[in-house]
Amino acid sequence: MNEVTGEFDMIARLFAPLTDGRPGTFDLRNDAATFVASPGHETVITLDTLCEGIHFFGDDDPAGVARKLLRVNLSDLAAMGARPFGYLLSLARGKSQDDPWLEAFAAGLKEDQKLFGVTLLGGDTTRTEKGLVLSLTALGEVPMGKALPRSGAQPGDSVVVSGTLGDAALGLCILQGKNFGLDAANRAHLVDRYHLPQPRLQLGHRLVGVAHACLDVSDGLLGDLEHIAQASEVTIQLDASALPLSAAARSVLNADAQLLSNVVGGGDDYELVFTVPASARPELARIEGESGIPLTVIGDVLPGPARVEVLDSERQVLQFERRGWTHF
Ligand SMILES: Nc1ncnc2c1ncn2[C@@H]1O[C@H](COP(=O)(O)OP(=O)(O)OP(=O)(O)O)[C@@H](O)[C@H]1O
Ligand SMILES: Cc1ncc(C[n+]2csc(CCOP(=O)(O)O)c2C)c(N)n1
Ligand SMILES: [Mg+2]
Ligand SMILES: [Mg+2]
Ligand SMILES: [Mg+2]
Repeated sequence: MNEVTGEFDMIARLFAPLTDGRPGTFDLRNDAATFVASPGHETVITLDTLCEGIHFFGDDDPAGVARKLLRVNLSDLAAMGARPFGYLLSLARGKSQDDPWLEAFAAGLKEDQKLFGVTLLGGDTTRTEKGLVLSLTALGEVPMGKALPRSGAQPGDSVVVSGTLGDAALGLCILQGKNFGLDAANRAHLVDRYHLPQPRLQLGHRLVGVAHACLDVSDGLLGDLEHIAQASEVTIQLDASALPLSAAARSVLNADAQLLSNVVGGGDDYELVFTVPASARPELARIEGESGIPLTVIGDVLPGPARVEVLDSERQVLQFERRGWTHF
């Protein structure tokens, strides 16, 4: 590809092809885009921002940064039970992103939009005096009135989580210089989980009408579950020994049990955590079979003050230095 020669050339050559010719995007030549919602559905909309040095490293693979940006937003749509169809991109170019960087970034978006069935609808381009700042607004649809809330958890529900927890946070530790005595394959597994979240879209969609409450774990399991506990006005009790771990994470924790705080509070998991009534357990087994993603019961919803506690095998409440990520 010839060199990008400025902002509008970049939009025309790198981003306009990502609209896939979708009607209403006007090849990114208008001031805004239009779309028409499907009958019987409502539009679900979410935005997350990634900042260089805060959410990713400046020397990370640009295609990987693009894919993570899209995926963390798709994960929020998954948490609502929505099916994605498009997204808007805001790119504030930093000091160190050159034109090949931008081309690789666009290639990353292209790869993942095909994978997830979404197209670019529009966006905005600017620059910063320091690091790169990327925002993405993802749009999806859910049957009218059926979006999964944080507020529906009921006493008697089980708390369930998809996949495994703590991998990405341990992967970040590895990128920051820790070795954990792991072999290269296990280190690569954890680092990959940090770089490339797997938004649980099919699972989220299947949970519509099944889960009482749902969210995706971005900041850390305990901090995020506190949102469900508060919105639903319930106590959530987790069983530490039930938390699902990858083989790599289990090996790290076997060597240093203190690192459990990365599992319950490290964040970047992008797994779904949700509550279901006992009557939904057979349906849950079917969903697990269909999706191929492990679903693990990790605790219970109880009547009581809005709080989340983790119990050890003697039913003692464990204290953790990290419960979740906050920016300030
Ligand atoms: N600056 C803001 N302006 C308006 N609404 C906001 C702002 N920041 C967050 N929100 C809203 O607050 C709610 C919680 O946002 P939050 O970003 O914590 O959730 P999340 O995106 O699921 O988590 P994470 O950002 O860690 O992935 C969402 O409904 C979000 O739209
Ligand atoms: C370089 C680097 N340092 C630290 C972290 C950890 N981290 C940053 S923000 C966040 C929560 C989700 O973000 P938000 O709440 O803004 O959506 C987490 C777990 C990282 N990902 N990369
Ligand atoms: Mg957010
Ligand atoms: Mg979320
Ligand atoms: Mg957050």
